[in-house]
Amino acid sequence: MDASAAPPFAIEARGLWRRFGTTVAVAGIDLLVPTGSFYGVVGPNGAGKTTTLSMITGLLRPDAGHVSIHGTDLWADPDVAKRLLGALPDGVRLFDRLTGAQLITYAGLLRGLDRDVVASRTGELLAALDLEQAGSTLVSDYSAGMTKKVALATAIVHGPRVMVLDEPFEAVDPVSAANIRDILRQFVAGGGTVVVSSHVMELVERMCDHVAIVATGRVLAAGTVDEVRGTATLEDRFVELVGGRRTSEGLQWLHTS
Ligand SMILES: Nc1ncnc2c1ncn2[C@@H]1O[C@H](COP(=O)(O)OP(=O)(O)OP(=O)(O)O)[C@@H](O)[C@H]1O
Repeated sequence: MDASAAPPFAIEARGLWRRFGTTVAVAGIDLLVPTGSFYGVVGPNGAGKTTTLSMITGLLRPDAGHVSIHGTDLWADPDVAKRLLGALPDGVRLFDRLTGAQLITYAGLLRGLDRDVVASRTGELLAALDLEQAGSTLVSDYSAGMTKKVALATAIVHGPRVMVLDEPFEAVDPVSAANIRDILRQFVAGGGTVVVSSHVMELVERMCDHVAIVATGRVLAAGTVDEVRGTATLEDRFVELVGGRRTSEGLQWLHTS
């Protein structure tokens, strides 16, 4: 494709809606993720982040709306679009009777990689994610953080152009988190695109160049981190937009022991 004709957005999601019974989880979200950006999605519990990320990675079909990945319609042409994507879903269920090394190998083979390519990438990923010692341990015996890291390895073994990672740092120790951040930064420096959801504002502020603040299934603010936070910190801007701070007058029974 002529580079000048390449779509500017790695992910272009418009008018996404999703309801679960009577709960409207996502109420008309647009998410425009520029190619080569490191994009954070933040919002309170239940805001609709996981539902949105599931819809932009083809794991959940929207009730309405449109998603394209580098210009390919995700729902019309899922094979092409999903080849471009590496998705780390929330609470991912893995085949945990496999070892970490087997699981990454299996993911790579399913993605159509050659056996020798899979073997070398598996070794590299285990090393990069501090899982070398655990490579021959069953995933069912992994800690939450180890499980998160091996899930990340399975999501990226095929070399996606866009990573969509739901809470990638949750339960991960600080050294591993720093290693993962380095991997993601290098991926972006090489022209890749990363979307992460997180509750840690300071992390998003430090790591991401773009951010969307989501609450009650809607985008309250989106753009570059500088545009969204203005003269405040991202956390202050988040609290200002989302509200919900409580005074600590209640729970007296907890304070009187
Ligand atoms: N499978 C489901 N069935 C019913 N309701 C659901 C389902 N998944 C999500 N919801 C509801 O949709 C809303 C949005 O949930 P979602 O998991 O997308 O939020 P979130 O922003 O990722 O929250 P958190 O930060 O707590 O992970 C919530 O009200 C939730 O209860």
